[in-house]
Amino acid sequence: MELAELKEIRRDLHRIPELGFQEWKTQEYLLRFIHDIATDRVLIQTWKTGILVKVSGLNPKKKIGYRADIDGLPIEELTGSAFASTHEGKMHACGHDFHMTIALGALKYVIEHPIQDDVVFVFQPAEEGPGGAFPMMQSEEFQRWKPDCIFALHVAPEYSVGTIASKPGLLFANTSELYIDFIGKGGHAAFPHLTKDMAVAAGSFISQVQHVVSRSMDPQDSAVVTIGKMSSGHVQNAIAETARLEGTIRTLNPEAMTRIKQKLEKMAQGFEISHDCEIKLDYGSNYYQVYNDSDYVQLFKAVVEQSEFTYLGAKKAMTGEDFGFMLKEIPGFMFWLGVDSPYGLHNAKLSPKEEALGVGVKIVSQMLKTISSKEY
Ligand SMILES: CC(=O)N[C@@H](CCC[C@H](N)C(=O)O)C(=O)O
Repeated sequence: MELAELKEIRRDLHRIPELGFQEWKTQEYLLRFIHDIATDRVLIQTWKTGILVKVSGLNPKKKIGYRADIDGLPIEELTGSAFASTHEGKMHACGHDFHMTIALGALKYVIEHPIQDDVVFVFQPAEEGPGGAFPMMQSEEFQRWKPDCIFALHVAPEYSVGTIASKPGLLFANTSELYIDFIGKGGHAAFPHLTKDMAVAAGSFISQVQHVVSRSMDPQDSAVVTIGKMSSGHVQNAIAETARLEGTIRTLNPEAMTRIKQKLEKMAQGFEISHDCEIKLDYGSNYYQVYNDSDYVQLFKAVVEQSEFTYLGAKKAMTGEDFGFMLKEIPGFMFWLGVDSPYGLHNAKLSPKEEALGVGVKIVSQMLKTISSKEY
């Protein structure tokens, strides 16, 4: 597919970001495109807001999976671009508009240039939350066409266009969302002794949380606890009755995740006593680490090195991806695709370079052909 067409698709999708399991317009757009290019070798199933597309191979011995996530984030876009989000407070700030466009480009390639094996394209909802990969994998629709191997990409703002990076083994962290509700007693700003001020309790909790990683974790065993959102109170001259902290926990192994949660629970018990309040902890959705199969990464590295693009060994990152659940059951890998943006993932000004769309389509198509030519 020409770059101009890829750009047009990406811009259309960029305009209509939707949150997890609400991606109805996105699904409609994808389905329209897929039906337009489908031949009699193409079968389509939907699952909630997601889509599965199977392209039959010429002499199939296996099913190769390729996954793209389709949801946006609750972030108000600040790029000022001509094709900025038309959905207030929502943005494709994690590059899923790129992920979908590249998957469509590779799908078109495979339809026009048939390969030996079947290819299953998985357009998966709700990666940013609450997590679509796990329930999608349990679905009848996914099980019917369950791939024998699977891969996916993620855009990387810090790499230049044409740079592709991955690594065998652990690529992304274990994650858990974190929601902490503080329930105290509100009142007049002038009479703090008659209240239980939850803005103060939550503020102090944020400071204490910083010590959980630095003092409870083995320094060689990294972890992150980030509070990304805090809310409390209604007006400047009233003491807040409640407060809510929203964040995320990241660890490089599942055991460390359990340890951090235990520590947070103990801290919360202490705060309940010292601030005379009630605290409710909720871990929302949890994702399993992304662990790459080394044989597939080796094969992929060779594919990139034979192309005009550059392969880099990636470092593991504290980002999370529910694609980890797919890799837990199905051998495969994930890689970073350089998109060269001065603003990073989840930034309201993220501006990936669209030339990377062509790079993505070429390398994904080439990898599909290469896996198909191999025994495993
Ligand atoms: C690649 C990426 O940015 N993924 C997200 C996944 C979010 C998981 C969940 N909502 C959480 O915050 O724990 C990330 O933030 O890493």
